Amino acid sequence: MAELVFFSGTMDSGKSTLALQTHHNHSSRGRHGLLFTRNDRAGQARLSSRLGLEVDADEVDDATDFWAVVSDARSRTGHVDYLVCDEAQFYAPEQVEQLARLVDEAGIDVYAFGILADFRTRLFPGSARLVELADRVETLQVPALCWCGARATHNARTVDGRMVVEGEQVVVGDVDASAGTVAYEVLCRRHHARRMTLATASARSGPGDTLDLA
Ligand SMILES: Nc1ncnc2c1ncn2[C@@H]1O[C@H](COP(=O)(O)OP(=O)(O)O)[C@@H](O)[C@H]1O
Ligand SMILES: Cc1cn([C@H]2C[C@H](O)[C@@H](COP(=O)(O)O)O2)c(=O)[nH]c1=O
Repeated sequence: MAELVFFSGTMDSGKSTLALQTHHNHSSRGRHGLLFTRNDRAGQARLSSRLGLEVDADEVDDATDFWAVVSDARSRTGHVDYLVCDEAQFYAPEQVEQLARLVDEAGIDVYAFGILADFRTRLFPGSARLVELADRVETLQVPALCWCGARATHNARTVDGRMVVEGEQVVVGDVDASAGTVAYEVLCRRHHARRMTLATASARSGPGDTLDLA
């Protein structure tokens, strides 16, 4: 039976790599799939992994209707067996509902990949709908790590290495910080709550890991 699976993890936990591997494994066995992404760092209509692999993909935008896109693809190619949907946190809840309908009414497997929560620990609307509707939610198996060595569970947004807690929910960026730009850093919950990034922890003298209530 077809299923909707949501593969979730922090930034830099291997989601796009797994998306590309999933596509490779299915297509190399003769299954026909479509690749989607939204706001990939590599640019429009690209699906990229930090391991260096990058391929073309259909860019999702506010107007994308998955049912229509798949119907069109079916009329051109005959059949569609599965969809790989990267950066799914950026999809609208209604688009996630279209994906669930494709699973249930068209028998198409949907493999969605994305982060759960934003830099303020709030669920992205698309991810929330995926958690609500998915047959399975899978956590990435190779954990990204906080600077302290603990499993990273949260995504921090940084400017010059300092964590910020104000701003738009969507700002495309990477985990490699460069001066003056918005970047991201994955942290354990403890250090996310204390707003303690690698840069701010390194700047502290002594043990440097006490709760700063100021
Ligand atoms: N030079 C490298 N050598 C080995 N693994 C790497 C290297 N660079 C990145 N990675 C792996 O790639 C992962 C990030 O993969 P990616 O698919 O881009 O993540 P995500 O889509 O979750 O942000 C890292 O967690 C790490 O395991
Ligand atoms: C936490 C957070 C992230 N983003 C953006 C930053 C990246 O462009 C993507 C995540 O990509 P990855 O493949 O998982 O590394 O999401 C954002 O817009 N807002 C946030 O709060």
